[in-house]
Amino acid sequence: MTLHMFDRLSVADRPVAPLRVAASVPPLAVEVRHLSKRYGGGGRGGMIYDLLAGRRASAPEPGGFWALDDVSFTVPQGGVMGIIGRNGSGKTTLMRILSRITAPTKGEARVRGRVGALLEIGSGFHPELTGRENIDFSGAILGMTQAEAREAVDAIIDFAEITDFLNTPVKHYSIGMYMRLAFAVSAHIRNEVLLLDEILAVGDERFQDKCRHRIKQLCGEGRTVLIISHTSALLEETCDSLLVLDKGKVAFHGDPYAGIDFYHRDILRLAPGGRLGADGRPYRASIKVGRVRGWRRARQG
Ligand SMILES: Nc1ncnc2c1ncn2[C@@H]1O[C@H](COP(=O)(O)OP(=O)(O)OP(=O)(O)O)[C@@H](O)[C@H]1O
Repeated sequence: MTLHMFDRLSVADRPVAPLRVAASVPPLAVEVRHLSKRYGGGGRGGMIYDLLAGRRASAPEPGGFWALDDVSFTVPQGGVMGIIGRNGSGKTTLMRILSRITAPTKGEARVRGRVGALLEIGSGFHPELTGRENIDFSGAILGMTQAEAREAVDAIIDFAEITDFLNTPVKHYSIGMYMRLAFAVSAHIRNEVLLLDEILAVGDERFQDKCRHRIKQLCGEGRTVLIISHTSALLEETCDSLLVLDKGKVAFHGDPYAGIDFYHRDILRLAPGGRLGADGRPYRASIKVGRVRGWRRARQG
């Protein structure tokens, strides 16, 4: 009887298929698919109107204006995504849709969990109420238990560093003080997703550092943060992905350092190091003008 090679191997010796360990992929906290937003166009618009009219997002009716045009991206739970783009590129419109203030014209935006949005200075707080009363009010609106609220209030007061003004109505706060309190409230009550629009720009550098640190803590706790900012360094240091919007479209989505580089070079057309060209014009434009002048000289000579 011939003994087959395989029979002689003990179970322990038998070749085994490599063990496949499923990499744990965090679930998506934000999912945006083919999102478009049109303003104007005689008040008409929306998916049904466009379907009936046989129109596409890139062909708005006269007078209509696409603030967002076919935007798609995802953010995993616990991720920090920065959003940058020139003025009017659609950043705030995107945040307003994610926070359900504005409805999209087309596409969909899904956010999983409770959303905290800090989008406009002046929104959220009641101007006549004191800082302390506004903190209590925000906790009550979000349905926190008394114990949760007590713990959050102490952390908020400690973080905002406005103890001397806690009993002053917030309408008398400076913009910086207001935003300190607003950020502190948003960052200490139980939101799963936090949307921040340019708010870190108003704080002093020490407070900005504190905010950055807090954002990292939030992500460590599995909370997701989306930040609009024009400050490249803040986005590079704080975010793990970056979305560059240009004229309502996604121009880049990926690594923050590569994204900032792309934004400076291809959108703002700045020289390396983020400066304008020697003649004060954007980098590429100055190269182009120089080339045209050289070409003219060559033709004349
Ligand atoms: N309610 C509105 N009605 C009509 N147009 C609007 C409305 N809101 C925004 N827009 C227009 O949509 C475009 C995008 O605006 P949005 O505020 O989203 O830009 P942004 O990227 O946040 O700009 P910024 O950096 O200046 O804050 C702009 O041209 C703006 O004028």
